[in-house]
Amino acid sequence: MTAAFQTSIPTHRTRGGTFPRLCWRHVRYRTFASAAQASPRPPTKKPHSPLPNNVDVVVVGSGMGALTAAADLASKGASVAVLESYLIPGGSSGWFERHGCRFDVGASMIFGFGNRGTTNLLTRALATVGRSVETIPDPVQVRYHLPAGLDVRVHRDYELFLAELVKKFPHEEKGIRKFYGDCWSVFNSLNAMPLKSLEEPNYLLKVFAAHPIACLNLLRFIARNAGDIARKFIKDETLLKFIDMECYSWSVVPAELTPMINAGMVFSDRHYGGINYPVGGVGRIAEEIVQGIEDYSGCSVHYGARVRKILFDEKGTARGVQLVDGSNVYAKAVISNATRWDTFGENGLVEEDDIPSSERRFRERYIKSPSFCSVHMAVREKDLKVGMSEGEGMDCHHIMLDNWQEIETATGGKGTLFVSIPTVLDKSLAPPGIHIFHVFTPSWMDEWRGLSTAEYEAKKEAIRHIIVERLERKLFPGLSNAIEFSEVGSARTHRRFLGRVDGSYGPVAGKKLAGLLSMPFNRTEVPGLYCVGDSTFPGQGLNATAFSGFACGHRVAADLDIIDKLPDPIDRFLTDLLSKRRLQL
Ligand SMILES: NC(=O)c1ccc[n+]([C@@H]2O[C@H](COP(=O)([O-])OP(=O)(O)OC[C@H]3O[C@@H](n4cnc5c(N)ncnc54)[C@H](O)[C@@H]3O)[C@@H](O)[C@H]2O)c1
Ligand SMILES: CC(C)=CCC/C(C)=C/C=C/C(C)=C/C=C/C(C)=C/C=C/C=C(C)/C=C/C=C(C)/C=C/C=C(\C)CCC=C(C)C
Repeated sequence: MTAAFQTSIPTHRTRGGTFPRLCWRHVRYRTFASAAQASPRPPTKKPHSPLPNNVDVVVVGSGMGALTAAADLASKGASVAVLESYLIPGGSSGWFERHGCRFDVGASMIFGFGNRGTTNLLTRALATVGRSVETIPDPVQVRYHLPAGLDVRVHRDYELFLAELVKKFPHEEKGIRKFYGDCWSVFNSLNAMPLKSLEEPNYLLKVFAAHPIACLNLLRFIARNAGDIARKFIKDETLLKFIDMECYSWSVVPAELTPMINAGMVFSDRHYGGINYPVGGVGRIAEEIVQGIEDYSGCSVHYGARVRKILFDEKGTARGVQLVDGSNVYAKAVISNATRWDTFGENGLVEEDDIPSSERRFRERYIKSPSFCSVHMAVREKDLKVGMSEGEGMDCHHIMLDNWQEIETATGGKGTLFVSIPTVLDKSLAPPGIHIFHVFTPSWMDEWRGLSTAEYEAKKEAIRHIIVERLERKLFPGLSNAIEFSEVGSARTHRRFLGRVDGSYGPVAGKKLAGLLSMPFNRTEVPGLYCVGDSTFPGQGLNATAFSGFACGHRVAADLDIIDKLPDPIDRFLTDLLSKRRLQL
């Protein structure tokens, strides 16, 4: 690419596609780096390794759940092929680059990346294949800017956070300490034990024998939701709304629908392992895991490899997959990282007639969460009228809400705004003097259906305008004149580039459920077919999907006799009993 090209008007035909599609009207044409950096490239050492015909395990997709399962199985000696339809790994933890700025596709708030305990599952996923990524500790997980001037920083230091919250609600000090104390109780129990498959009786017996108190404590919380615990200790309605927002900010449902086990993980890990940003961007995690997987012989990761359907043998056992180009990869087990709806359902990987009844039950309980409308911006620091460095009190993550009523219902950029500015921590992501802003707000696919191209672009522009105006008024004076370029992604963008039904962030409880009890594990009712990722226990989040990956790898390895398990009839009897019990719950 020549320098002359860089200064000309870019076209939509960037190499390898774009994520999200540029909203060209907002691009001011100043490029910082070579155009060759502009599109994702497959990062693997073996970009052209041929598609294998036969492996032990084939994995559909390369989100964090899939990569962790593949890494776990590769490290245990299985041959694994990971098939990703996009050009790079990571799914919603992927990245894209524009004019020298490296943007994270999803949020930049990374849990599970500490260096102690057992709950640091991202660190562990990397270590499983002999890899690591340097991280930068974030001193503040998030700063809330809420109605009536409620402004709270969640400091990495737990006591500092409590002090700040208690200062706002002195009459609730006891309740605050009790609620977050119960979260610690969950976390400490999890953090004491190795985290593997809850569908593998041998592991369950061993973990119970080694950690009986911790297991009983987890059983005490596993069927409960955070809202019930909060209401037990706290009466102040504004504080309860704050706790709703604490949950909503990662689970996209209020506290009464948020499983307590997950709340325990999130509200404690942020102070224990802390929130840590990977140097070079969130995409580095997936890139490193891929390199680690490919170091094992017989293991490979393939891009542009979209799976059309799952192949079955005459007994109805999943035995491989067929890609859209008609090629087949046969395997002893198939793992799907596509969402539940994309795995089983209309146009899913399993045909309608083969969908098991448990999947229909799942849909009665869980619904698709909204997607997000995302604005990615490169912002000139010199034109902002606010200090942007950590030393000047700027935080990497902000959540903004103007009116409590708009927590769930608002559309068009008027509801909750999530803001990530990873360059506050890692300046290497952008050219000198430029900050990367990723601002997103919940958005439903229905708002984006049936629009002409002009209407679609106009809607994106209108939302961008509202979002920039809100941010400028409350947090970043000077913002509208400081934007070097910006892009807007909608629910349609998320659907297209992440392959997620309606661009959904994942399944959420459609009604009040008993905590995590009815969330499906990795086995499905289809023999040989497993699911991994945020459609499985314990749900959304990179650390949560890394857990599902380890659990899936463990159960598949037991089924393929790669690791020890109880003798076959006993294992099968206990495993079936466990899943039948849970399905009735
Ligand atoms: N904490 C944070 O800030 C943060 C940041 C990013 C992501 N996240 C969360 O991480 C979680 C990761 O989710 P996940 O593991 O379920 O994966 P995912 O949805 O991120 O990735 C799934 C992958 O599967 C691929 N795929 C889907 N169908 C396919 C097909 N038929 N053939 C080939 N490939 C196919 C997609 O292209 C995608 O790369 C999400 O819950 C997300 O919200 C959190
Ligand atoms: C044996 C017997 C008897 C018993 C048994 C019992 C037991 C053992 C149990 C167990 C259990 C378990 C293991 C569990 C586990 C769990 C887990 C791991 C969980 C996890 C979780 C996590 C999570 C949820 C996370 C999440 C996160 C997220 C989602 C995030 C997100 C973020 C965002 C979105 C951001 C935004 C913001 C801004 C930007 C501002």
